[in-house]
Amino acid sequence: MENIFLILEGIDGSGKTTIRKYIYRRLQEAALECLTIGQHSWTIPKYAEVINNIRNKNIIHTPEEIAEAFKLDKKVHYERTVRKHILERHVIADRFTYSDVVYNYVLWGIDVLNNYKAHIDSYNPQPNYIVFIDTPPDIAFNRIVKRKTNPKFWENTETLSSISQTYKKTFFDDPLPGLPPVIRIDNSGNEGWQKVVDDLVIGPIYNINNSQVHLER
Ligand SMILES: Nc1ncnc2c1ncn2[C@@H]1O[C@H](COP(=O)(O)OP(=O)(O)O)[C@@H](O)[C@H]1O
Ligand SMILES: Cc1cn([C@H]2C[C@H](O)[C@@H](COP(=O)(O)OP(=O)(O)O)O2)c(=O)[nH]c1=O
Repeated sequence: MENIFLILEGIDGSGKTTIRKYIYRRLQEAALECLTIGQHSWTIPKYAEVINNIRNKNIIHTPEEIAEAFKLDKKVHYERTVRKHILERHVIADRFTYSDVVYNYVLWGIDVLNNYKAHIDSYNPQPNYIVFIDTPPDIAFNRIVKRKTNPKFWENTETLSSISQTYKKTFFDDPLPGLPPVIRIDNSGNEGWQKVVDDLVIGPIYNINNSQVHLER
């Protein structure tokens, strides 16, 4: 059996953490081994410094330096963790290089396709599935402000809208080359998302595992 490396993508506040934890719980209920990755590491001082500066709105780096720091930080982090676990268990993670190319285009004007092509081949392993959580920017923003008092500087409806549009372009309208299948989850409503995740994500993973487990809710 091949384990799945699944990535959750979507704008800030779209529901990645909530849905990732739900997927983890459902896999555990079926006794399927799974690692979830929610936070990126920022353990390499050179990249951590740039990332912290940007998150603190201390923009003292060039767009190229910023893109490089986010990209390499993720690459090192994933190579360490995913490679170690993927032979033993499914890996479900928040964000991959798709976030980087989308955010670096919207925030710093770096061309999506060139940025993606420049490094995508160097990722090992590569995801088997992307789950794109589609939440309207105004709803995501309202959920963010309910959750915390200090939104990040790009967490406003206008910027989240551009990020959302860029995601849709790169996943659906003009898809990046070599993408794995992208499963879209509509997370605009407060109710009913669990059933959608069961149908579109959990069911196929159960099937791949050829298990006799039934989807019980
Ligand atoms: N379908 C939903 N209905 C209502 N609130 C939600 C829904 N999905 C997520 N939330 C809430 O919205 C906030 C942001 O969700 P989160 O999962 O942290 O998003 P992300 O990880 O994408 O930033 C959290 O407070 C979460 O509880
Ligand atoms: C701010 C910023 C984020 N990113 C990437 C890093 C993350 O993968 C993603 C969103 O950043 P962030 O919201 O900080 O991550 P999280 O939602 O996990 O807290 O965009 C860039 O590539 N460049 C940037 O300048």
